[in-house]
Amino acid sequence: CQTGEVAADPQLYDQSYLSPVTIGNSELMLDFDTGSADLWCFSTESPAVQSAGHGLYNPSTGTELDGAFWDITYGDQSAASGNVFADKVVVGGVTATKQAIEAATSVSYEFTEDVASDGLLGLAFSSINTILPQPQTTFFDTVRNTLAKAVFTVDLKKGAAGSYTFGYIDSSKYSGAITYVPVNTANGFWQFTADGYSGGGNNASTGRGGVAIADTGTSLLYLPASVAKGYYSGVQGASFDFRQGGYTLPCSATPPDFNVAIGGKTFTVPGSYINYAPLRAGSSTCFGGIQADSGIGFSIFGDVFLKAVYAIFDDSGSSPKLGFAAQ
Ligand SMILES: CCNC(=O)c1c(-c2ccccc2)csc1NC(=O)CNCCc1c[nH]c2ccccc12
Repeated sequence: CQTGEVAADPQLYDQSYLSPVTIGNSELMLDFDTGSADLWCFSTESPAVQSAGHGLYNPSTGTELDGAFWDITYGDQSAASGNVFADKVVVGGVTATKQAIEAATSVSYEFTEDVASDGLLGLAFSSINTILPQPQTTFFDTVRNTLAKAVFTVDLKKGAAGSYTFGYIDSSKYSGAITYVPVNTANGFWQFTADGYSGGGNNASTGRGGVAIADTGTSLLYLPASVAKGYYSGVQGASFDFRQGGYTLPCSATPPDFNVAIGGKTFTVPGSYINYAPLRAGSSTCFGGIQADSGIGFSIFGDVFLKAVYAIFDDSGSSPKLGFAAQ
């Protein structure tokens, strides 16, 4: 019965969080991503111009999955593709003896320029793994039956190291009760329904909830356009900036707290989390941590929300469920 814990180290402005993973005989820093289901990394097969500065997986320790290839494009149009090997993966002491490793032979510039990250470790459902002709399992699915309990937990923090645990819930990481909600796996995400929102100007149109996913791989909190608009209507100097493609606000502003009702419980995102980051180094205008989910089709509870709670991704019962608790 395996259990394990691994640190989640924040990158600049908490844009992403990286965790150490041993693959074959290399240790790489991967971005654990509950919004996708591919474990991919830069490799000795990646073009040097794309992989400069990154840790590389050397497939010589693995076994090639003949004829298997992968190709992923994320909603922000970043992308990566390559071939597949089976190798040993260890995360915080939890070992998968034969895990599908997606070695990159091509990556887009977003990943090339993010030199701290050596790849992603997907924790969404294996149904959206992109390997063809036969999709493979995520790390969590591969080790699930060997875990003390088929769960993993997410404890991200603002500007500080958090952690992921596998196989157990750490009662020292939260206060009060855990509120569980059912998960709809139809789209391969940890998808749930939020009851409603409040906080900010005109109280962010409370009442109207909606479909949302819990996504550690997305930095911000994407909400229905009416909720985002309502929230910023109460923030002096905030506006929707078409050129930036989102809401901006003065970096000097302290925006109001934002409340989310889930499973009948209210969780609060401190206003300081919503003054996200300067548009560019030295700018006095900041990008908002809440943005509109227009065109996405559902809301995304990314890191801006997840670092305000302790989140339990539970696949131990007859159907998956999500738990949230105050930190
Ligand atoms: C902004 C990243 N998020 C998305 O594109 C996304 C969308 C999505 C769909 C349409 C438009 C905008 C977003 C739906 S679920 C979802 N979530 C994911 O795709 C989770 N994986 C993100 C991995 C990822 C994409 N670009 C990066 C840059 C740095 C580190 C990680 C990443």
